[in-house]
Amino acid sequence: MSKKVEVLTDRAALVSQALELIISKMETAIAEQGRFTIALAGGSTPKPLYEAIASQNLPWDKIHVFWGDERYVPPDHPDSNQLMARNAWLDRVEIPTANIHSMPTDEADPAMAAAKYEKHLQEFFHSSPGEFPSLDVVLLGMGDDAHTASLFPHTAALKVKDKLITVGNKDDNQRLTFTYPFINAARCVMFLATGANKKPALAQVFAPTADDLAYPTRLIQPKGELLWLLDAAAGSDLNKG
Ligand SMILES: O=C1O[C@H](COP(=O)(O)O)[C@@H](O)[C@H](O)[C@H]1O
Repeated sequence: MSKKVEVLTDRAALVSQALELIISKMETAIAEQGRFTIALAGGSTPKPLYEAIASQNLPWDKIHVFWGDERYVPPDHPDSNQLMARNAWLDRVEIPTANIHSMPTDEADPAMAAAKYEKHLQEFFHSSPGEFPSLDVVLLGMGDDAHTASLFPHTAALKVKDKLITVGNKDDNQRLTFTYPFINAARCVMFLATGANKKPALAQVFAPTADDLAYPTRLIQPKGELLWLLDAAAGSDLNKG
């Protein structure tokens, strides 16, 4: 794993740096593989990045979009991660519908939806059960409780090591989430974190030792690149290890 931490002056600088990095990785992936695969984060932080991506002239037919986590709500629900990404990016560009790989939230049981998305991923990547395919970029945020995707502190999802997708739990609300071994199979994991409220969690995530189950972001140790983009409010004074 190679790890890099960049502290940018503000959110605008962070968005601009994330955009540049994503376009560079996209160009490399398309040159090498003819396509680029990215998993999106939910939450509030990535929205301006999605708007910035939408303003670019990119080879949309070669870009495949997945989600690292999803709230178990219909796709038009205000809490839907898919809805946010569609409004900010996907509905604004000519990306083929078949390239948008949203997480299903219409099964009676979220575990069935998780299994369905896992099967979809295996078909897309031509992988077998037990194999962990590599996305080009997994974009992640981090909550101020150090959760990432929908891997929340002290939840059963943190113990799942044999699947790509599982059911996460936030205050008894179920969600779908990438498992941490699937995230760790990515070629590049890019975290975006802004705001002073993330500082205490970041200190634990970057500490040499701490409880991984209390600070789930610590479990993200990809085989490829790990990039942290922080604004000054989140990243100043951080011991970047
Ligand atoms: O709940 C979520 O929040 C985290 C972090 O969100 P942010 O609002 O602090 O940016 C996000 O990574 C995750 O995808 C989302 O479901």
